[in-house]
Amino acid sequence: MKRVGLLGGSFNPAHKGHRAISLHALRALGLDEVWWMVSPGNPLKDAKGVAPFAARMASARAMARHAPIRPTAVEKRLKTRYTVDTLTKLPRLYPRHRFIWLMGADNLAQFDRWKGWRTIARQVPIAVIARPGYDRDAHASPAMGWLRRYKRPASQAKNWTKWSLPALVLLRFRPDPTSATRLRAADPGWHRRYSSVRAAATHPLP
Ligand SMILES: Nc1ncnc2c1ncn2[C@@H]1O[C@H](COP(=O)(O)OP(=O)(O)OP(=O)(O)O)[C@@H](O)[C@H]1O
Ligand SMILES: O=C(O)c1ccc[n+]([C@@H]2O[C@H](COP(=O)([O-])O)[C@@H](O)[C@H]2O)c1
Repeated sequence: MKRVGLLGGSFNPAHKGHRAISLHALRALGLDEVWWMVSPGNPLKDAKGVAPFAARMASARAMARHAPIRPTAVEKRLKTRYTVDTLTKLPRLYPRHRFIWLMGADNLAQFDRWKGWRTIARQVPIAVIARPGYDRDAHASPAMGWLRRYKRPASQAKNWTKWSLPALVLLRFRPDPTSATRLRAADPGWHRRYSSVRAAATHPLP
C-alpha cells in the first residue's frame, strides 16, 4: 500500500512554497510520495493568464527534482477538472494506493464553492496547510463551519489511513509566503522558458 498526498494546483508556475509544504507534509503524514496534480484548468479561475499546460507541467517537474514529489497529468488522462470527479476515478486506477488531499489555507477559505465539497470530504481525509494571510479566512469559512467537527489532532497525523471520514487535520509548518501570483507579476513571461517542452508526453503516470 502506497501512501500518497495529492496536491492539486494550477502550478502557474510551480514554486518553492509548493515544494516546502510537500516536503513537510511527507514527514508529518508519513507519506511515500506527494503527487502534484497539474490541473488542466481550475474550474473557479479565469483561463486568461494561465500558462499552457506543458509549461506548468515543466515548471512542476523542475521544482520537484530530487524529491519524492511526482508531477502528474492524471486529470488530463481522466478527463476531469472537478476534484470530486478526480477522486471518484483515481482509486479505480490505483486500487493499492491510499490518498489524502492536501491544500493550502487559501483553498479551505473557498472550499464551500467547490463542486460536491462535502462528498470530497467523504472520499479522502483532508490536510490543510497554514498559509500566511489566509488562516483567519480559512477558520471563519463556511466549509470550516462544517468540517470543524471532524478535526483530528496534528499529533496523530500519521494515522490518517485509519481515520473514519470525513477527517480534517490542520498542519502548521514554518509558513511560506511564496505565491504564484507574485511570481507572475515579477516575471510575466516565465512560461516562455518552457515553451519547447512537450511536458505531458514526457511525464508518464506514476
Ligand atoms: N506558500 C504556500 N503555503 C501553503 N500552501 C500553498 C502555498 N503555495 C501554494 N499553496 C497551495 O498549493 C496548492 C496549489 O497552489 P497554486 O498552484 O494555486 O499556487 P498559488 O501560489 O496559490 O497560485 P496563485 O497565486 O496563482 O493562486 C493550493 O492548495 C495552494 O493553497
Ligand atoms: O472541484 C472544484 O470545484 C474545484 C474548484 C477550485 C479548485 N479546485 C482544485 O483545487 C486545486 C487547487 O487549485 P489552484 O488553482 O488554487 O491551484 C486544483 O486541483 C483545482 O482543480 C477544484
